[in-house]
Amino acid sequence: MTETRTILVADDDRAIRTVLSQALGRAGYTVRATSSAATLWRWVEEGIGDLVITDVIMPDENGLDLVPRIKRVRPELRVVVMSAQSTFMTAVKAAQRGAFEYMPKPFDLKELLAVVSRALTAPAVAVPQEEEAEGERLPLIGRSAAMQEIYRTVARLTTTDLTVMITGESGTGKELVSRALHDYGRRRTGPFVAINMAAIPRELIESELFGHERGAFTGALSRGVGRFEQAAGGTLFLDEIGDMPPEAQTRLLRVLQEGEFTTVGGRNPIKANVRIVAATHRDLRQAIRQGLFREDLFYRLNVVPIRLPPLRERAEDIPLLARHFLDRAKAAGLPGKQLDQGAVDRLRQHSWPGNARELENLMRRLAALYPQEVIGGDAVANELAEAEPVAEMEARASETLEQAVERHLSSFVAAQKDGLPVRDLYERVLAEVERPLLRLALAATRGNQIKAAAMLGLNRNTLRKKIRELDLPVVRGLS
Ligand SMILES: Nc1ncnc2c1ncn2[C@@H]1O[C@H](COP(=O)(O)OP(=O)(O)OP(=O)(O)O)[C@@H](O)[C@H]1O
Repeated sequence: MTETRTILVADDDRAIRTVLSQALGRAGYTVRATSSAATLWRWVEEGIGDLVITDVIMPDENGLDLVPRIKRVRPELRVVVMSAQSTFMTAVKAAQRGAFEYMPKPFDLKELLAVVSRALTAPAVAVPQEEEAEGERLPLIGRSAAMQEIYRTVARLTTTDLTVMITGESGTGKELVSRALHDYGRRRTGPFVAINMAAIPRELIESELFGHERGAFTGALSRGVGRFEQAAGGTLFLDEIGDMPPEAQTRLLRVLQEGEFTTVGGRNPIKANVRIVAATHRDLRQAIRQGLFREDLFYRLNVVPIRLPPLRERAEDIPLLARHFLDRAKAAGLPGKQLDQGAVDRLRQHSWPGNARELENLMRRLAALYPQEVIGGDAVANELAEAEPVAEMEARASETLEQAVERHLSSFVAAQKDGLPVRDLYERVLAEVERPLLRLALAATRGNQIKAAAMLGLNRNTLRKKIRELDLPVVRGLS
């Protein structure tokens, strides 16, 4: 007969102690339950128990403070932390102090039993005590079950260097989560470097990522340091990875396989020392099927996937987020505002195609434009109607080419995460214009390169060369 395992439960809520004792007892465990941290600590010191389940807020001590102490005296004793606070920081602290698992309340008893069984059987691994990240610099807001799950995953990932792939619609917080992984992770004293594949002309991506030697290509007047080198010791955030051109994908795959890279035009391998976090709003599996994304690269990057839910899937977070964004607007110098119930209800009904970013922009507009201190449902409805995509599309239809280019350029510049100055702006912008222009001319002439060249006022050979350089599809048989 196997010996029954003893589980120590600490929670000042009697109802929780009862429920846990019953469920664990039924599952065949011996349970000792207490309402105080002091009693739990005494049991631990006396060598009692095979597993601890503790609440955070208890009258005499914070359960989270107990975790490192328990780990010091009995490193093999696993601790499961449960909390009704359910904030991102609770999850991060639990992970960094060495808790085996963190359970936001309320939780499913079945899930708890699964965690208990895992905690009692999982092979022992030395969990290094993490130096704790201080402060609440970067709040991730939301108490929905979906966000809780994300906090748990992100918290666990702060104690590792694993590659992470974040997916989610535009504005769901992909960049914010990548920053959280860095700011609370092991590499937080190193740099956080972001590069957006969609904002850089395709032909420059490799040199942006890996750097280039002097003379590696026309215009490379001096050696350029790439983002891999800039991010050494820190985190490299590859935003919009789904937009990476094929040659750069191949090169990145090689770097991930070999752990080193060479600059464009260079020969000496340089050790890659970055944690990679990639993000995309695209469906990469579909891109793989369409032959646009390398499957082997996908598996290298998709080590730990995190899917950020759209706002409409977690409507219960909207009031909290809205208040957070109003506070942020106030901190940025806009007037402070409150939302009445009607406003909150109206916000919850909206479908939020632009997700948290759309909500943030709306809160800023309300703070800036409405004189009253308490915002009502009508004001919200008005502003939402104003921002209707239809209205936006109409505005765009009457836009002049110059206005459209200006709009595009400002978002291009805004997308440069490190801010200006960007290098080679003139060339980059022209390259951005060249591709659609040539595509348009080729489409209009149904692929006839002679006609397209005439239309563009370009020499035929120049057009051919550009088509090759820009990797534009050639429709054969029509030219
Ligand atoms: N859970 C959250 N809590 C607080 N702020 C959030 C949250 N999610 C998103 N935000 C805020 O919403 C805005 C958009 O987030 P972010 O830029 O991270 O989205 P994204 O998914 O990277 O968007 P895109 O794909 O368009 O680049 C940011 O200002 C961010 O701080």
